[in-house]
Amino acid sequence: MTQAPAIELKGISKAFGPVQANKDINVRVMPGTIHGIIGENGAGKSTLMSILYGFYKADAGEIFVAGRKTDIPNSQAAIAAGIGMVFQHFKLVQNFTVLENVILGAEDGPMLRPSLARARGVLKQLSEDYELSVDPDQLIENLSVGHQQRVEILKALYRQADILILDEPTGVLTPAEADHLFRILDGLRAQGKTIILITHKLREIMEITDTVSVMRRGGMTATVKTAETSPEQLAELMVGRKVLLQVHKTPARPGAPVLQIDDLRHTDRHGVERLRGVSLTVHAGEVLGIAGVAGNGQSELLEAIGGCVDASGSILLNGKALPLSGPGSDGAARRAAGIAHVPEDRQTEGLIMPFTAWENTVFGYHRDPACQTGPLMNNAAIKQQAQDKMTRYDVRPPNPALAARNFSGGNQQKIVLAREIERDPDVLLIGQPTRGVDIGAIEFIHKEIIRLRDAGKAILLVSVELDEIFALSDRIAVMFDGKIMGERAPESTDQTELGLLMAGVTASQAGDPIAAVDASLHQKERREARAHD
Ligand SMILES: Nc1ncnc2c1ncn2[C@@H]1O[C@H](COP(=O)(O)OP(=O)(O)OP(=O)(O)O)[C@@H](O)[C@H]1O
Repeated sequence: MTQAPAIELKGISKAFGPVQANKDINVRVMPGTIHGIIGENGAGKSTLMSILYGFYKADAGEIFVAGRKTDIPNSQAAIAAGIGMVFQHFKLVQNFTVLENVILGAEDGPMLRPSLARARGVLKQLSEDYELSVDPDQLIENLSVGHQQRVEILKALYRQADILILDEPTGVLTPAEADHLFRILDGLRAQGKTIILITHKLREIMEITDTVSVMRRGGMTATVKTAETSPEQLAELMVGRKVLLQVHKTPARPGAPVLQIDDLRHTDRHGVERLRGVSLTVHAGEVLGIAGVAGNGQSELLEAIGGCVDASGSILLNGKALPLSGPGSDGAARRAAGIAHVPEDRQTEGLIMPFTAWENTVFGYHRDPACQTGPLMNNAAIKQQAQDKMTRYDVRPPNPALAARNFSGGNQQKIVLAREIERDPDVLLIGQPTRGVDIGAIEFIHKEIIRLRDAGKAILLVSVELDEIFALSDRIAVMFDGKIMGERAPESTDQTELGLLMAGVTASQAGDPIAAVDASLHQKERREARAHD
């Protein structure tokens, strides 16, 4: 007898007002497999998974779990059906321990000692079975992002999930953490668990999945065996046209220095020195890429230049010193001076989520004469410009009246990019430009960045994606622990060398790279711990 699918969705449809987010979706996910789901931004992936997890009610369609028709009106019903979900934004209580988080909501009564002791045993077993080691007594707030994600997986397994849904799980991970996650997923598959993986990264699809389903504009366009497809074919199925997976650009023709930074320092509110004397220069007509593992001062570098935090040292823009604290040092002054900033976190820094898309397209620039008519804002003109920008950036749906929070993640990112790039700035600071963005949009965003470069602008790019750094940068600087570890030309370095620099290892230490990586990381952790004390 053939095995029943772990999950089968039949005819699932869901509309949000005029937006048909899911259209007659049919898909089967076989047990003991890793099933990838890919699709453009706004294609309907998160909506479909939210229906499966009981967050949304489908307008039509049926869900079968292990061959049995199952109603999933809420997440308790999903858990009871053996479905667990690991969200992009974790749902953990920061000042609770790992153990408390794992049993929270799953405990039979109050969190009493016997139930804690039993849970501790189960947790230990799960940790051993699946390479999911985390200290059960550690507070969540003290854990790295990768470890917090393991707690989310443990939570689902503790609730006896047989089917695990992961929504873009590697977006927030370092490459080493992502490798570890894949080993965990491999182990879960080997034990017969079923995994549904939503991702924009075709490399991950090719590496780990058995089957992949492609969504497009609310519909399911294809389900194929991973071994029988290629990244190019998947890209085409997803976007409906051929996509250039590589950036085509001519060599840069750098001009005069536009942004000159010397000995830039910044200490955060916990007393940790996040920038420890950064010096660099960006010329007109070039992209300087900053590579590094997240959390090594790259965000603070962009924030200090963009006027979001105070700093010391010096920043020259076209030869003129900018104030680094006090009057004239804020973001508005920097924008007026010609520095545009695409912050790393679109939801907290890039957009005001309850505001409409059109309001967000001028956010920060709303006092410009171009946005005013007499003493008032020229709303009609702003709305028209917003409509044009949304069409040009292919924001879906192209509706300027929709609140920012009602766009999918990738489309939110396009709204921020449209606002900043279209200002035609002298300097563009751009952090993680394609996080959560689909490959069609990545192609477009990369082209726009190169277009700005070729128009003579100075671009400072921060990305944790080494592929992106290599694709766009004319020079690459590597940051570790608040300092620039070195600078390389893309054609004379490789991922291995950059990886060592990203871990704080200099050429002179490279004889024993593993020992050197450990030494560097420990030094950094000790320094941060001292500052917190
Ligand atoms: N609560 C909501 N209200 C209104 N529209 C919504 C809501 N949630 C999603 N949508 C719309 O439904 C469509 C599908 O969104 P969904 O988040 O499922 O896409 P996605 O494939 O997960 O995209 P991404 O890759 O960008 O995360 C989008 O057009 C989105 O704007």
